[in-house]
Amino acid sequence: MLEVQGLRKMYGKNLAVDQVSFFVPDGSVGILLGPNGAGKSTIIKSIAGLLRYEGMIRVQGIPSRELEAKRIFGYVPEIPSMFEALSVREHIEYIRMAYKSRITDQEVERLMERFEMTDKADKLGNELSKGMMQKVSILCALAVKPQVILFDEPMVGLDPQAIRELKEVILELKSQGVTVLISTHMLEMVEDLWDIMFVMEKGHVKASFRKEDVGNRDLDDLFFEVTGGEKR
Ligand SMILES: Nc1ncnc2c1ncn2[C@@H]1O[C@H](COP(=O)(O)OP(=O)(O)OP(=O)(O)O)[C@@H](O)[C@H]1O
Repeated sequence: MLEVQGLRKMYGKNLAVDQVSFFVPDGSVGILLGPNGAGKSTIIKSIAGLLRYEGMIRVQGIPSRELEAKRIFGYVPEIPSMFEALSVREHIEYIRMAYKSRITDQEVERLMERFEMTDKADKLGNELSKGMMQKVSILCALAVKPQVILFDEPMVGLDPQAIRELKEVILELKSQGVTVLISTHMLEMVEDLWDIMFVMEKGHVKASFRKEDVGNRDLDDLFFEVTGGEKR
């Protein structure tokens, strides 16, 4: 489970996120949805421990700044960053060791295959395309065997095959009871994945929806109703 309470983040004098609170239960996929600049990445980075913030964030009930919490969550950033001199396989091994992960060799091989990285295993970080870096980033977050996983705009830069695999992986994580939080401004990427949606605008959560309450209503319509924009 992931719990965010009264999160507030200023960049200098700019208030980027103001009094944001939400909860994503075990085995659920939460979506932070909102236009550019709404504050989605700021929330994800705060949860991941990359920013100073006011408020309380708990991962499986543990304050997110504690090592015990960091051990059980995975994070896929919006912009992947690689160790230039480590190969794809070494990136994954590094994470396995650092997190003392329970992932097996077989599971690692299977993930590499699914994301078509087996034949790229020996390529170095600085020899990868942007999409390949994104895949390594995803593989590293999965190698943690996290109980909570954060994805910041995960589909951007991925090819259709990788998008399909990633969606399947997310559904598998969910069925294993993992808590997933995805930030995106692209509704169509998450419509078959989500359980709870938090619609953000200008640093606030303007509305939240649970899938079972929304039924067959068009997600675009809901989004534009909340944000006051017009559907094109
Ligand atoms: N490092 C920073 N320094 C100063 N202001 C920042 C910084 N990062 C983000 N901001 C500001 O904080 C606000 C929220 O930005 P954030 O990146 O969280 O939005 P977002 O919803 O993730 O947007 P996008 O969809 O474009 O990634 C914006 O007004 C942005 O200009």
